[in-house]
Amino acid sequence: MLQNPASKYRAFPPVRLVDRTWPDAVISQPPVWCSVDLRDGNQALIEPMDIARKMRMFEQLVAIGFKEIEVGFPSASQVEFDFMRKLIEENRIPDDVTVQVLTQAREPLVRRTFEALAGVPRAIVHLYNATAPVMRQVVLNMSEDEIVELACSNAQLFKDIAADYPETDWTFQYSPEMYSDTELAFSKRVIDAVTAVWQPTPEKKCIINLPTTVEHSTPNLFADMVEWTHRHIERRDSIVLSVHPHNDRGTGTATAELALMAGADRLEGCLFGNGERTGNLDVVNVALNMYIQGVHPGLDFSQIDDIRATVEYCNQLPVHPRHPYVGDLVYTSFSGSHQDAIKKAFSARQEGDIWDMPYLPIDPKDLGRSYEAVIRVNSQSGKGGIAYLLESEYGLQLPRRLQIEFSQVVQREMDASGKELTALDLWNLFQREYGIDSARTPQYRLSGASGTVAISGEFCVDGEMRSLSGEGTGPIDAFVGALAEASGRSIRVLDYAEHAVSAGANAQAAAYVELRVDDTHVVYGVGMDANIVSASISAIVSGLARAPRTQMEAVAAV
Ligand SMILES: CC(=O)SCCNC(=O)CCNC(=O)[C@H](O)C(C)(C)COP(=O)(O)OP(=O)(O)OC[C@H]1O[C@@H](n2cnc3c(N)ncnc32)[C@H](O)[C@@H]1OP(=O)(O)O
Ligand SMILES: CC(C)C(=O)C(=O)O
Repeated sequence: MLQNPASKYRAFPPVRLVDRTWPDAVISQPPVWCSVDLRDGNQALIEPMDIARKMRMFEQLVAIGFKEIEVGFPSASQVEFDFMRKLIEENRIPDDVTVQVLTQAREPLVRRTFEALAGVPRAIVHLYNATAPVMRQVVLNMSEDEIVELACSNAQLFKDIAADYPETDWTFQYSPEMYSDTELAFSKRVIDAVTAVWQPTPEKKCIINLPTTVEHSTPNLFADMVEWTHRHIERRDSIVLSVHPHNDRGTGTATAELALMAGADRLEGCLFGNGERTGNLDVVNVALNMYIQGVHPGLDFSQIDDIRATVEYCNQLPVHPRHPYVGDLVYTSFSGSHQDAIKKAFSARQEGDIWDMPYLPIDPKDLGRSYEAVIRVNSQSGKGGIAYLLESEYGLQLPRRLQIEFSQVVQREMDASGKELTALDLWNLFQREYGIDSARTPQYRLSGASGTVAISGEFCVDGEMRSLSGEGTGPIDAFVGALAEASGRSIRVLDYAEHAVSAGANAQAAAYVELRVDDTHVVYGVGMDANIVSASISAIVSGLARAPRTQMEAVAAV
């Protein structure tokens, strides 16, 4: 890289629009959406779509709800031409959808384009020519006057050819290609000249489309350009003002949103931002940004993963796991503090509440995604995430101090393996750690009267089944007394919790006891059983088994 990039790159000149209004505008309604997946997206593919893939994409776009779809560049190739013919001849265009096609401002290409459209009920025919200085001087070698003449003569050709097909409802669209790099006054001159030819009316508008063919400036400067154009072009009430952002600086979405605030009525872009170089505007991104502000975009992404699968198939390109709204990982938190906040917010949330979820801007369920992947556990995770997974997948509501204790067990496991742990891995680790997988169902009898309970039966002590009996104020108290005597250890119950198990764990009750053993160890034990007293007894056995004996205690016990 250069020490002084200014020796090679120039700063984008600001627009002196001192009375700009767009910064205070609020997006409160969706724009007219136009998908260009089948044209700008398609022309950027390693292998452009064949007719079958184009048809699949077209049907997907219709299903999403696009009413304007640029289906191709019919003069570019036989596939493009034939696809247009197939749509028309097989009557594949729904009554509420208008197809759009693009052509360069070159007579043979314009004629071939109209030929492809013969018999279409309605269509947008899209004309473009480059207007930026570098294109005028280096590529086309034309003066400003010649560029205006090129645009106008082809605009006139549109009118003339369209007159030969009176049965079609035509809409004309013009793009000054590289508008974002063109002097504003010159763009206005070309646009006004083209609309002077077309003579649109408020009842029969034309579309003027402003592309950031290559994105060079910050989105606020583009917004200034759009607002300037919006306020200065002639026949504005007879024009649908459209923008066509690309994403070279990674700010295509912001460019589109600020352009809408600056006066644009219509957006062109592709699903998940496919398109030339870094892509076209990601229309899904903009639409769902509206949705999470409470504005329905008029497009349906309620099965976003199915849409992604179609797009990946048609484009033969993967969608990145971190792509906004759709990537595999975008609803997943690995880090402890995020997981803790999400778990608490899910618990606090009531049906019908406004969505106010830390770290989740949208409810994944609205897009057909589940909560399953919201929390995943790796070495960056904490107790909140672990507890969330055990609760959501296995119905366990671990008391807070047990969460802390078990998270240290998980952390040790994670440090050893360095791998992510799934909910099933956590459940297996939990069962192993608390002896749930190896617990034997206690066999016992309870009896008693006037505040005293007696228990007797076969219980597991230090891995062996032994006959125990004892008395206490309740079954737990009675069992703790019997167990303390049999094991020779002092046992005090510090905390006790139980609940019915709602999901997954294959037992109806879970009991958690926090024990102080030998006045030296504080440990949790967990028991699960169909019967709550049995679950509690198993929890005490589990806790005692987890409290290590010191060497002195072990010798004394022998
Ligand atoms: C920003 C955008 O995405 S615009 C859309 C771009 N999309 C595409 O290009 C995909 C489809 N394109 C194609 O299939 C082909 O490029 C075609 C059929 C349009 C044209 O093909 P070709 O005639 O072989 O020309 P080529 O692709 O090399 O285009 C460059 C030529 O077009 C000329 N050109 C570009 N625009 C115009 C215009 N409006 N009028 C006259 N000539 C033009 C260039 O000056 C250059 O001419 P040169 O070869 O004499 O120097
Ligand atoms: C033809 C125009 C709209 C285009 O695709 C671009 O400039 O990116």
